[in-house]
Amino acid sequence: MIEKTDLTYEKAVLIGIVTREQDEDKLNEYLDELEFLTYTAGGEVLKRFTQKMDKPNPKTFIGTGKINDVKEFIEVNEVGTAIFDDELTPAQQKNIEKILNCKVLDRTNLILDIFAQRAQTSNARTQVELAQYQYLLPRLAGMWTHLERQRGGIGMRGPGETEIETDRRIVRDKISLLKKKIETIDKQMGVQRGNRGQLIRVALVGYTNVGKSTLMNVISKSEVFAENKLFATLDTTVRKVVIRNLPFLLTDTVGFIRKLPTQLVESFKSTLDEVREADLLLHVVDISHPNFEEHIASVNQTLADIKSADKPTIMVFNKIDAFQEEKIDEDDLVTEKTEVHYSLEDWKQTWMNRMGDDVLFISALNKDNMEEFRKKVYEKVRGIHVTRFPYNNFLYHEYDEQGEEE
Ligand SMILES: Nc1nc2c(ncn2[C@@H]2O[C@H](COP(=O)(O)OP(=O)(O)OP(=O)(O)O)[C@@H](O)[C@H]2O)c(=O)[nH]1
Ligand SMILES: [Mg+2]
Repeated sequence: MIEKTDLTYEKAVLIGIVTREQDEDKLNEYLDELEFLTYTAGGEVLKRFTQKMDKPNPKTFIGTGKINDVKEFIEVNEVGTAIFDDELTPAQQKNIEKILNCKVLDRTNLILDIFAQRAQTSNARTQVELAQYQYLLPRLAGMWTHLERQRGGIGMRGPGETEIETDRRIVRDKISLLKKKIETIDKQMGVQRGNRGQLIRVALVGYTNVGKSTLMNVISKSEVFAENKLFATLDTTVRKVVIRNLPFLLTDTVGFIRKLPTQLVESFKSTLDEVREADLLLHVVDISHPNFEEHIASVNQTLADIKSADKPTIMVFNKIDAFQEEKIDEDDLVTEKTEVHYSLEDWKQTWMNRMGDDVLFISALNKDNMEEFRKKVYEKVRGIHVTRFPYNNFLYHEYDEQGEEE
């Protein structure tokens, strides 16, 4: 069983390093995200430890002095989990565990754990399980002992104890079994997609927690699970949507994140196939998030990874209700105007302007600008539809302005 419900929050500390590529501000943003991930997984962050380093220590990731500080804090405060922002090598993980004498997780671990917690259907479960085993395989040697694993909690919702204490071969067998199972699922899903017939497919993509499911609910009047935690959606939901006389399929997908574990991208193939086979992408962005530009870049990277980067795309900037620029006092002559001071109007004049027509600013929550949204999506889908099916009579009877379906 890969799922477990936690009612109490587990105490955790976060650890990250400042390097040449990653200054202090960046690190703080990453740790904010890591804290959100921790919270989503059922943890509470008591403290963050950071250190400036040229490169990570190959044995303990951070320096020896620093790791002893962490150790002391952990002992005094009875912290059960230390979480690193970067992927640890199996050796580092083993060494650190020995020193800290607590659970040691990295970002990948945490994401896998959240996925395990949230996987609802047998399809999603199989995909997560495969990713977990793949992550586990090179790390088997340094694994927690049987007893420690039984303590459970974050990072432990993986394959059960029995497999851990046996050898790699069993894990390998398990991996090939799961791969076969997923192959079958992929085939089934492929057939299902094929059966959906001649409808244009539109997929909502974007960073996690940007409001994809909320938007899906608004457009399709369906009830898709949306909440303020990361990775609320793991399974793909497909709905038939009609705008005016035009029916099309709308897919809600799993959110992307910086450093999405490669194991997950691979094993979520059938979920991501929905994106791969889409005719149009609605790339949803949380414009109220200070890092939204970086989110866009990381989504684009994942799209490129699954060879979907050059699909027709509408950029949908969501949460305009929550957008708030930083103000510069009128008598402040020192502060220079930077991106954090851009108003929504300023932003619209930046690279967003150069994206031409395919940009929208909405609030899915308050249903602001939804008319414009429907109009643009309609035009775009219709454009694709007409070139794809020049002779078809698929278009629905057009309802009048007061019509229900409008
Ligand atoms: N202020 C504001 N909040 C929003 C808006 N749209 C969505 N939200 C909130 O953002 C949070 C995440 O929304 P979801 O719809 O679950 O986001 P998602 O992109 O589907 O997230 P994942 O499935 O986790 O990738 C929820 O708390 C929503 O209520 C918006 O327009 N404005
Ligand atoms: Mg969602």
